[in-house]
Amino acid sequence: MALPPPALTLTGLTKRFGSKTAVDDISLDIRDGEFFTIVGPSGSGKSSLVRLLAGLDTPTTGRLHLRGTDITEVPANRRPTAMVFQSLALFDHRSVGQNIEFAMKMKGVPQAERRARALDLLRLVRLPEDYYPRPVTQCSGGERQRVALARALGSDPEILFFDEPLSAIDYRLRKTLEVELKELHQRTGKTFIYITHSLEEAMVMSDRIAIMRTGRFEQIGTPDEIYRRPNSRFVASFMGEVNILEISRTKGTPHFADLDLPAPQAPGAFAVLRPEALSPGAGEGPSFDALVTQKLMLGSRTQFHLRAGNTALIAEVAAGPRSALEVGQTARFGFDPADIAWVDS
Ligand SMILES: Nc1ncnc2c1ncn2[C@@H]1O[C@H](COP(=O)(O)OP(=O)(O)OP(=O)(O)O)[C@@H](O)[C@H]1O
Repeated sequence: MALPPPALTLTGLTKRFGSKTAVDDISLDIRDGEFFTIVGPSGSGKSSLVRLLAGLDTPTTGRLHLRGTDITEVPANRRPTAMVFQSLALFDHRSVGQNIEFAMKMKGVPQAERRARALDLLRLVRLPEDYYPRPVTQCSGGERQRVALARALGSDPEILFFDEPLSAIDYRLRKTLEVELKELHQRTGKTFIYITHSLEEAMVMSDRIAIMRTGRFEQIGTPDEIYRRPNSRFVASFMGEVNILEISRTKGTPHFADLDLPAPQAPGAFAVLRPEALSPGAGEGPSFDALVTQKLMLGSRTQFHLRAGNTALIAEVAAGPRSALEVGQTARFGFDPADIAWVDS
């Protein structure tokens, strides 16, 4: 079966500001209908890249194709795309309806049709119809975010770009909106390209994630691939608290740092082990004695900070009998070597 053409094809896309290379020779296909998220630290080039994709800026070199058509030089307002920013950029002196209808009005869509579509969009973003005449100043943060989404969808774009739209929103509302965005993506079938600092946020929503570092993609994969098989310590460091152990090859046998354990055949020099892969009790795999130095309740899970020799480790266990250990106790901990991701750098 022939694959549908990619929504976007990036070929050697590069953006320089003087001697600074913000986007460094990126080539990639983004599939039609994909939720593609770019994660990276501040200054890694995420915004610069999305500005090129959205047509707000032109690349220094490289080309950009939309469904096979070269759009490198096409300005944003002539592309079938829309953008949702962190600063929502709503028109505060206008109503919810006027905000949503903005792009339609610019295109000359007749008033009755605009209104009907705006009401459809309100339903799509789960706002009641009677919000239509309400001034946006009377909307809460979460409602404003939904209005901004409806407004972006108002131009019926093929691709929606999101530049950290949830970063200024408090934790609980952000969690709700993440799920709503994922559902909105599923309902609309449109291509979503999303940038964020947070791998956690990316994991909830994305089909694929690209981890960006100094203008390049360090790793591209499904959330599961990124989480289970990070290809560097840099990628692993986005996973929050994670055990990264240096392998010493003294005495001819690889050891986990100070833990005198036989390591499996290690192509890399560092072993990445997620906290939930380390659990109390000795199974088939390697195990060792560790002192519990800290116990933190995280709700459904309990986190143990451990010390084994000179090595500090973190384990996370589902709340229950296995989390009965207390600070000051020494217990055996084990893991399955298949849960280790080996990285070189
Ligand atoms: N207009 C510009 N002129 C000069 N340098 C720029 C310009 N825009 C971006 N840069 C530089 O390019 C690099 C990438 O910046 P960019 O804003 O794309 O990163 P980012 O990953 O989006 O960061 P943040 O998460 O903080 O928004 C940075 O070193 C930045 O200083």
